[in-house]
Amino acid sequence: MSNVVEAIDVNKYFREPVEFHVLKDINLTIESGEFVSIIGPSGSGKSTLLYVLSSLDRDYEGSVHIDGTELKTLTNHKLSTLRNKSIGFIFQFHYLLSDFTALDNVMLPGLKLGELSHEELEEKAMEKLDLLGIADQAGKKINLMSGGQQQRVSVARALINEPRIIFCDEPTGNLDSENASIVFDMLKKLTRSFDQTILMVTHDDTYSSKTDRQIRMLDGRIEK
Ligand SMILES: Nc1ncnc2c1ncn2[C@@H]1O[C@H](COP(=O)(O)OP(=O)(O)OP(=O)(O)O)[C@@H](O)[C@H]1O
Repeated sequence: MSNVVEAIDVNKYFREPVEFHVLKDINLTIESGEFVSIIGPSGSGKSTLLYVLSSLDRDYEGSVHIDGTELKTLTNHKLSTLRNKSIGFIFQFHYLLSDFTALDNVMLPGLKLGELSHEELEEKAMEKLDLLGIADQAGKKINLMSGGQQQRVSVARALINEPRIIFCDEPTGNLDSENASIVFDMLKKLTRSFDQTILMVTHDDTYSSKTDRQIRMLDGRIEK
């Protein structure tokens, strides 16, 4: 197995309103194909850690590598290529374009990467929607879909460029229990059947206990 993510001696401070040491001496590695959850009390630094590990926040001390590349060494252009190519994101509030169809939303990160023709991309997007069990909804606008369907579209969107890793912040947080378990089971299936690497912040023990490994945060540190 190879490391997909590695953090070495990461510390982070918020300067406003008063200086606050939010991440303390973080060292971790995530290996290929692992499904890892980040858990811990509210305010312990889970989302901040996810943002740092996923390249969305590069204001930290120490180093973070994705697939062997140190994030702080990248120009903004190279960083955005790395994000489009190697990283998928799934958030509690999905940030889909509500006036566009499911298919358009799934294709969008592929269009940004620009490696495939429109037809190839459409075929691939249909494949991902099919994998998520919503191929029959491809032509429907997001604002006409249920919350569970919308979150499945956002999983398909995260998969379109076949990223090395998917970062999820409370992916089931906004769903009723039935849809939450459908979305979670799909994430798990991705790691099992397709060797997808996933790092997920969650409040919910029902789900964190079913991941391969739990990283427990307490007061900005990883609990040993
Ligand atoms: N932009 C910011 N500026 C200052 N402090 C912040 C900022 N963002 C977060 N914090 C503080 O940093 C700490 C960690 O926040 P973070 O959102 O990472 O916690 P969390 O464990 O994800 O919490 P929750 O489970 O409630 O989402 C909290 O005390 C929060 O108030």
